[in-house]
Amino acid sequence: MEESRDSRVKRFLTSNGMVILGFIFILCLIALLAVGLVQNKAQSENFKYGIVFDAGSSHTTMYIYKWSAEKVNDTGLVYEIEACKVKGRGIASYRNLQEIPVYMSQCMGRAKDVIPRFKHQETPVYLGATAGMRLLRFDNKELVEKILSSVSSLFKSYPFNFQGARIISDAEEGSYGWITINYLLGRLKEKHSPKSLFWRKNESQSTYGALDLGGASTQITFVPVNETHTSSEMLKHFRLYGRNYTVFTHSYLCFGKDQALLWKMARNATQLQSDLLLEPCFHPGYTTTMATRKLYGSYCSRKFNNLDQGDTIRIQGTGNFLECQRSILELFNASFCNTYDCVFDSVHVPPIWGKFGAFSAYYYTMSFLNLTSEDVSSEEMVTRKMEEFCSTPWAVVNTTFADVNKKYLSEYCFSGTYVLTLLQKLGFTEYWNQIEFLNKINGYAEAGWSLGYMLNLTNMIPAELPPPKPFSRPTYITLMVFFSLLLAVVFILGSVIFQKSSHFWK
Ligand SMILES: Nc1nc2c(ncn2[C@@H]2O[C@H](COP(=O)(O)OP(=O)(O)OP(=O)(O)O)[C@@H](O)[C@H]2O)c(=O)[nH]1
Ligand SMILES: [Ca+2]
Repeated sequence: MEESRDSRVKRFLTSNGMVILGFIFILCLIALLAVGLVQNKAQSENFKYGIVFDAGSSHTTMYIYKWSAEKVNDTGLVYEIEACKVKGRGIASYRNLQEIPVYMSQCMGRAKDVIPRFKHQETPVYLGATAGMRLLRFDNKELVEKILSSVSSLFKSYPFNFQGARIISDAEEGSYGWITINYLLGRLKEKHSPKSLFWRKNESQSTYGALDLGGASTQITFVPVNETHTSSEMLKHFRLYGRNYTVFTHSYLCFGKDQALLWKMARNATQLQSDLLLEPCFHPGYTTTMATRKLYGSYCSRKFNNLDQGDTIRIQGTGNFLECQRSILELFNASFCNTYDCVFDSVHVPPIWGKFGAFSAYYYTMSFLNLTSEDVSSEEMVTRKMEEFCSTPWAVVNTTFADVNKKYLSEYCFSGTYVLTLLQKLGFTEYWNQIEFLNKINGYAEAGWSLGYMLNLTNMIPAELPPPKPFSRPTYITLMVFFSLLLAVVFILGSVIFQKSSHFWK
């Protein structure tokens, strides 16, 4: 009788214990799942795409960007998955508008192949034109409108979500370039980027300045140390990820690499007694001809039009760095300029400080000349290299770099000397080692205004930081470990009780 009461109690305790343990086990499982789900909710990848046409003065490039819709607020998660060079020169040179589809369709076809068909309709397409179209606007506003509307009609015939074709302003070009590099370098947010692990709180100005050298204009944009001396027109204000930024930005029209060369040669050609122009910025032995229509055809070089000259001039290189630099320096002299826009010294650049990312022709030129390394820490080193390079005969340069595009190759002496002089004029003489020459940043995307433009138009960079995750990382890990341990304990306890009770029942 005693024994059976005892066994009833044991049986009661065992079965209830198992029920309680089972209950705790299920609770732990639910808690684990809940913590995991809440922390990592919506992890399934839903990709989005965006297309930007960078219609520059020298050529147009189509960039396709891809990002995960759920992770959009994390820094550096937008990838450039395609960069397609549109055939021909920049859109400002289009004269036969019927031919626009011939130029554009190849890259648009590429976009149709690269982006999944079911995403076409929601994918935005933007076209932003820069200095080439700004220059054309001075001469022929009607043609500018016609080019933009022809491009727009063509883009509307594609299955994408066309958002417009327009000339972007100087300030937009500089500011979006600044946003692009700081976004890709992880400088705008404190978290989620390996590069920003060492970001110190309140280090609000540790962004990179941006230096863009295009074919027709050049931009400088950075956060000045003390903006009180800077004209308020040159300052732009942003609020990105909960931080306020005030940047100085300016674009110098005609100071792009191609226009500066044309302008300089046109100026030198005014003193000619014959049709032969001796050009110190080309290698000795280099010869070419140029139509005077082209030489004086640009808004930037027109002022020097010499009506007595014939249809073409002959150009012969002399390869003299010092002479080349001297003739470049004259461009920075206000008296050679016909409008306020291109007076270099009319704009006071605040004192240079902090790191700068230099891209486009800054990068193309300096990477060819092997001058992008951190070891090249002073302008004297660049000067020495340029002296040697410019004086190298064209025949030698041509055979040494046989596979390099001939137009680019013939101009590297000018481009290198121009980059050096421009940076000196912008105030980098003492700060050469603060410049990093950048192309594709961290493997994500090319430096340039186009990514910043898309991030802005798709509202991908919020003014405020997104709400934090429900649990901090340590809390999340502690909770997961706690519930996993509890699960293990409950499981072990349950097994022991089960074994004991089955042994007891035997
Ligand atoms: N060496 C070299 N030069 C290049 C390359 N791509 C473009 N360039 C030249 O570099 C200069 C600047 O190019 P971009 O930055 O594309 O200029 P852009 O956007 O057409 O001109 P902007 O409208 O003034 O910005 C131009 O003179 C181009 O012809 C390249 O791959 N290598
Ligand atoms: Ca450009």
